[in-house]
Amino acid sequence: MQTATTLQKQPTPPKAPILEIENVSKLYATPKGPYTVLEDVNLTVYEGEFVCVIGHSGCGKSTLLNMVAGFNKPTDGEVRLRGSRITKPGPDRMMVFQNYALLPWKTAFDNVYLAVKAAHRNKSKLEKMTITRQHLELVGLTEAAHKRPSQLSGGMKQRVAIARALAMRPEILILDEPFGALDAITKEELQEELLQIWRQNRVTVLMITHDIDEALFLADRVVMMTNGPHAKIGEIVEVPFSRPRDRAAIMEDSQYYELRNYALDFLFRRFAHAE
Ligand SMILES: Nc1ncnc2c1ncn2[C@@H]1O[C@H](COP(=O)(O)OP(=O)(O)OP(=O)(O)O)[C@@H](O)[C@H]1O
Repeated sequence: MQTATTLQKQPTPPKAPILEIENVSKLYATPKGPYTVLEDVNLTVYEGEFVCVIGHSGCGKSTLLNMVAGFNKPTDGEVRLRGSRITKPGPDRMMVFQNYALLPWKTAFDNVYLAVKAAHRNKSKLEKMTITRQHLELVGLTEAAHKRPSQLSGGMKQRVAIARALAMRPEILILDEPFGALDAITKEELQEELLQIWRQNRVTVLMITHDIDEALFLADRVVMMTNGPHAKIGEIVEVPFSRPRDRAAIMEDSQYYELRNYALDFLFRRFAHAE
């Protein structure tokens, strides 16, 4: 049984903004005319924060994170990293996808090494190999470094993808439903590892998930989006559990169920999908 102090409200995080999403709208051209996915989205993310974004399928979560990654641009408004407008992808923002996106003909080591080579051009080969090894070790894959993606489990592939992203030393790690394809046990293991990595690397994390429990376990704040078209941020829930987090302790806390029910009510009553 955990004491009340374990679960008390965490101190307010330092408020240095790293990412600003300001009055962002996004229209896609479609054969039926312009389609407004997002309208007037505003969000400030602070250095070192862990922010989860939840919302129904198709509301525009990936569209929003792709604008942070620089893969697409807002139609209106702007996204800024440390005050500079984001116009293209950069090594300061690395993205991890649900489907891993590894090169199938390369080993785990080479998948990470290629990224290290691109990000640390001025380092010697030995240094680059050391960085690669360190990041594989960070995700517990030292023994599997020589294996190709087809020889790895889903969880291991996602570990390689996370190692590869972190090896680029990004300021923001962007995760688009990274654990969506994994079984429940692997998913929980990776959630714990991700929290450890986040703490050790002091990276800011922006993550899409469909899983409210995952969001409440991982995030400092959970951003809940309304349905599209014209989706916006409906509400932001502050997650009060202290860190490091203990899953069992959180699940014994009545606040957890209050927050969970609140999020469920938002998604399945106030902004239920039409179908
Ligand atoms: N390039 C595009 N052109 C036209 N419409 C698009 C384009 N990309 C996305 N859309 C549409 O924009 C809407 C939002 O898509 P997006 O992938 O951002 O949603 P999402 O919330 O991430 O969905 P999911 O949770 O299912 O991944 C969807 O209706 C989608 O069909």
